[in-house]
Amino acid sequence: MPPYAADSRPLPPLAPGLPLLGNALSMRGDVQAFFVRQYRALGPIYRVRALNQAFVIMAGTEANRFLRTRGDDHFSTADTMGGLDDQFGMRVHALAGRPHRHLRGRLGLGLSRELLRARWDAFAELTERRVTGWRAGSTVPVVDQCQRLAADQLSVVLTGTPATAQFELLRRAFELVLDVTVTGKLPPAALRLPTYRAARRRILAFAQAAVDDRAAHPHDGPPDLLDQAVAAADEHGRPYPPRVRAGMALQGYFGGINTVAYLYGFMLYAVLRHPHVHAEVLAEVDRAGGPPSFDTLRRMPALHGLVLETLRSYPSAPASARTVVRPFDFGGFVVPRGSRVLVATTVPHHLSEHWTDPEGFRLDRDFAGMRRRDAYAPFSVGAHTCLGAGLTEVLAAATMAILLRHVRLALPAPDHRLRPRATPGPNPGRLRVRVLGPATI
Ligand code: HEM
Repeated sequence: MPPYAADSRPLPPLAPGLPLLGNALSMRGDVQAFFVRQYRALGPIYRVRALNQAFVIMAGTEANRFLRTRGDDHFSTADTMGGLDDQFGMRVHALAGRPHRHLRGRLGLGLSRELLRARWDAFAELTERRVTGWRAGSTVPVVDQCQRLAADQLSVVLTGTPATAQFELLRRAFELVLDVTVTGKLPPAALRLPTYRAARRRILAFAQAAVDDRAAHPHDGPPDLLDQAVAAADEHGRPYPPRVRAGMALQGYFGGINTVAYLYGFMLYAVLRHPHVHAEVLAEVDRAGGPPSFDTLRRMPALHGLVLETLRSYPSAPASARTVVRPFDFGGFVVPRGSRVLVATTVPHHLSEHWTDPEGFRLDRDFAGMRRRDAYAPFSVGAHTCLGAGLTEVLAAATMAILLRHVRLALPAPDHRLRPRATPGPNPGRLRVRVLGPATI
């Protein structure tokens, strides 16, 4: 007999899993493939277990539409994302309603893609220096190198200076906090470890010092993330507390070390795994006839397609985590108040009812149209949609253009198969690429 909700209607079907572990192993590996498989087997709503955690998974275009149009009425992010606020003052993720819209507006001003235009030279110099530092004959650990690159790039673009010295500290603490508070893969006790607590204190002090320093030394350039943090006042005109300003300043590192770095890693894999894609993108970069600029990027559809198709094929943030605050019916089942829900927003990316040849890698798809139909959602949908999406898309195209102009890389074998890991978010795992030498374009 199926289990029942409080009002005696059956709960959504449970995904088959191992005793005790439940679906934990699948959710630590290729979690996107797992969500898609279960969607096929069980339908648009099902339950999963991972160790002592239980989640309702909602998936498909109807689930995305629900999150987009009714998410505010039925879901809260206070529990699922509140840890980011508690630990690092990253409050925007956990708020709702007017306070959320207000802080989102302030933060969004500091994450504009125009900042990349303003700091293009520093960004391009940093990226070029990093990738030309990969020595011919060596192998590059993709995730590690992409994390270092993306964290420094975002630091330069959003604050004006790199944060190389803070990298290890930031990476360790952010990975742990995500695994504890958002994905639930580690127990809350991990946040009491003395090494983590010391790291957290140093990170908050670093961010606070950056905000204070900017307040003391205004600059002439366009206002960046630090300027927004200095000036930010809440919806009543009161300055946000120092922790929230520090949290604003940290957003770029958080995105860089996780999702952006994973996107770069997956892009590298995709371009090297698909020779026709490699050739098309290289030809486009070559035709630009010199180092790319912020403006020439706009005229590079293949490069842009590479970014969007990578986000489709290998989404680095495949679900939005929520708690149900008002019960609702979905797909014929009731979802009770208090349920922890993952809206697996990127499941439609791999469904043949929406995409021709979803397992193929093609640059010329109608991404905008599919976004409108809720079938393309690499940055989620609804009130908490990614604030860094626009910046990410240009940053990723620019990074790939610079990389391909300077260095030739290869997979360990031409038919190398990726083994994605989801710790904390889906990433290319232990992938390494071989450095063949300088590029010839
Ligand atoms: C490949 C890159 C990225 C991906 C795939 C991604 C994905 C996402 C997703 C799925 C969400 C929604 C989470 C939810 O529904 O709870 C989100 C939110 C957010 N992202 Fe990103 N992100 C990326 C890069 C960035 C970057 C570079 C930044 C900042 C520099 C950033 C800042 C934010 C912020 C501030 C939010 C919270 C918005 C809110 O709660 O209103 N993201 N991101």
